[in-house]
Amino acid sequence: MLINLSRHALGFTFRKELTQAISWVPSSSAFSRKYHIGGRGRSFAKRRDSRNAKYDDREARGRDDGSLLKQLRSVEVIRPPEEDFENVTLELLKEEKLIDNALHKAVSRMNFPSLTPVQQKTIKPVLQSENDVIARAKTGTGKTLAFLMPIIQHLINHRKESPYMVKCVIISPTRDLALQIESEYKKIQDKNYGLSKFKSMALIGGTNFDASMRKMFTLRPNIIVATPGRLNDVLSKFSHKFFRSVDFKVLDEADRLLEIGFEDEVKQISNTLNEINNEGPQHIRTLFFSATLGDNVQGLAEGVMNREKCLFLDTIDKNEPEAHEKVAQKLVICQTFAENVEAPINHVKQRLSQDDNYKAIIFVPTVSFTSFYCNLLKRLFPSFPIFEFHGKIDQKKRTRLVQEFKKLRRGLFVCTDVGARGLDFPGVEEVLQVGVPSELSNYVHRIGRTARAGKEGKATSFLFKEELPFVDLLSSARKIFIKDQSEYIEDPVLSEEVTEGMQSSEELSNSLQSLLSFYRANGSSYHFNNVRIARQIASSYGQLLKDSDLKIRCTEHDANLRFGIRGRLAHELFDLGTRRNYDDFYEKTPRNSRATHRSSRASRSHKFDERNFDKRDRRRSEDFKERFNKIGERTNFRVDKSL
Ligand SMILES: Nc1ncnc2c1ncn2[C@@H]1O[C@H](COP(=O)(O)OP(=O)(O)OP(=O)(O)O)[C@@H](O)[C@H]1O
Repeated sequence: MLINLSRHALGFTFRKELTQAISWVPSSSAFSRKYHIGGRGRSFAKRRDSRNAKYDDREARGRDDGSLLKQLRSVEVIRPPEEDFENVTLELLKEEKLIDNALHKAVSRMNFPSLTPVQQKTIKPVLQSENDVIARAKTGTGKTLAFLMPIIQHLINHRKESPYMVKCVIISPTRDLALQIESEYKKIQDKNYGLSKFKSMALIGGTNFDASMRKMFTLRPNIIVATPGRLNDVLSKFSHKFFRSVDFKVLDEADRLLEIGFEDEVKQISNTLNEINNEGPQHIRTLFFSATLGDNVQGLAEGVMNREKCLFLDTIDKNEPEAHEKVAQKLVICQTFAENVEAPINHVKQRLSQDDNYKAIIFVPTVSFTSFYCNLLKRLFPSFPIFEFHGKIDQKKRTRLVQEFKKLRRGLFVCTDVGARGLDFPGVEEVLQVGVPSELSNYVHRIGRTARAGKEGKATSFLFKEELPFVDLLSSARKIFIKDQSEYIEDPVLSEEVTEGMQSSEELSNSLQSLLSFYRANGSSYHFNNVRIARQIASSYGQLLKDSDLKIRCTEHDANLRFGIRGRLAHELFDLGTRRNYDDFYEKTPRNSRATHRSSRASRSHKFDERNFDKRDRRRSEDFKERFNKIGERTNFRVDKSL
């Protein structure tokens, strides 16, 4: 107490001396609590460590943006030998007093026949050791429960300490997965009233920030499940209010979160949580979970780990592929990209002719292609439930679509790689893939949407011949060998149906242009020949519309910069318009699409936000809106409702 008073009353110099004078104080929290050193359960010695560490951190960042830190802090990764693992059951965990009665009851009521290998391997070490943990297990094997159980037990063990603060942060790469993890937690919580006091909340992009924060203030959750961007936003404003007592952070789909694109945000989250932690900067334990964790994960993870030791708990043998063995994989090779569009439709048609109780997911490369393909499928199979799912759909609708498809027994879910990781749709019989995924590891995650929780499943990939280097890469880099391969035999009747099913050539053209950009960005990582791929996709426009003279219309600028195609080849593949004749170019397009194009241009240029207007301007803005709508009616524009 004396020390505390002195610290507040005296100046910096003395504080420094005081710190040195009591440097012999052991930093164990038991000691600190007994002798009242430090406030709110935080030992003074730890605070000193924290200050020093912060200084080191800032210095290191100033010099080398964190990479020096990486070199200084090397983590020892321990792979416990196989014989160390025993058969772990819920009963055993309870008998050994590792889990509480409340948690035991809740999980038993979920009626799982036993714990899965990843649950058996990870729950005990997370509860018993103080190290960070990296866990690798195949898709659909219950990794979510494997990290939720020890976290819930931790909340039970520490229920009296900071009961209104966040104690665990779970980070997910996609919003839908974050919502699913939170709902998995609630399912466990609902099984036992004793767990209801540990509140949880999802913080994800695409939702109202202020509403989320109001909920945070009333709910005071102990568990946060979040996407990196939104979590950083919340931390930048309210870190001290809620996040000073975090004990655990979990990175689900860790390999994705540590890749370029997320890496910086995750590091920022980690640094902020460390800096403000009541117990010091090294306090937070980190758990990494994924089905695809290469040897490089250790290097990547070091930047966000705090502990010196890390347990690598692996349920996949070193020589075994990461893809789930219960997924029967097939490859259908098409001669052209146009065939590649038709082949999966043929496959669905044949499957539905046997029995229409069919639930499948179709992965496609881009957002625009998802819309095109989904519309085409809807026209060809009008009475079958077909869902379009990608990142450009607003979050409310996305959440509704996921919930609906989870409940359905039959239907097609057409999506981009935003649905590749983590989503758990019960009863998916088959995964179809049109083209390659955005990254190699996503192949494993895509096919992992079937054969979940011990069930069997099928996965069929449809590739055109220029994409075959992808298959070689799968076998050399991931040890995945697709033995069942066949060639697609074109069905002229279906081909006609597909052409008739297309609503507009503009929709097809836009989706093919998005594919040209996609392959340009990703093709080299799969060793594709970009020119051949571009030629295939561009020529599929005429092939699908059954007029080989037709070419995709685009500006020379787009051909050069978006698709990387120049000169003679650009003239050969596209119907080129230059910037100068851009308006003229649009004059040629059909009336409806011209109106849509102009309306979107109009709404972009005239769009204004009412929140920027004060009361005096409001009347003028009302007049403007009225006039604008009148123009819209006259010229058949689609007027933006937000005006
Ligand atoms: N012990 C268990 N026995 C049977 N099923 C289980 C068990 N634990 C979890 N499950 C179920 O298995 C399914 C898949 O679980 P989960 O989504 O956690 O898998 P995952 O390993 O995280 O998959 P992914 O790698 O795709 O993210 C869920 O429906 C879950 O309820």
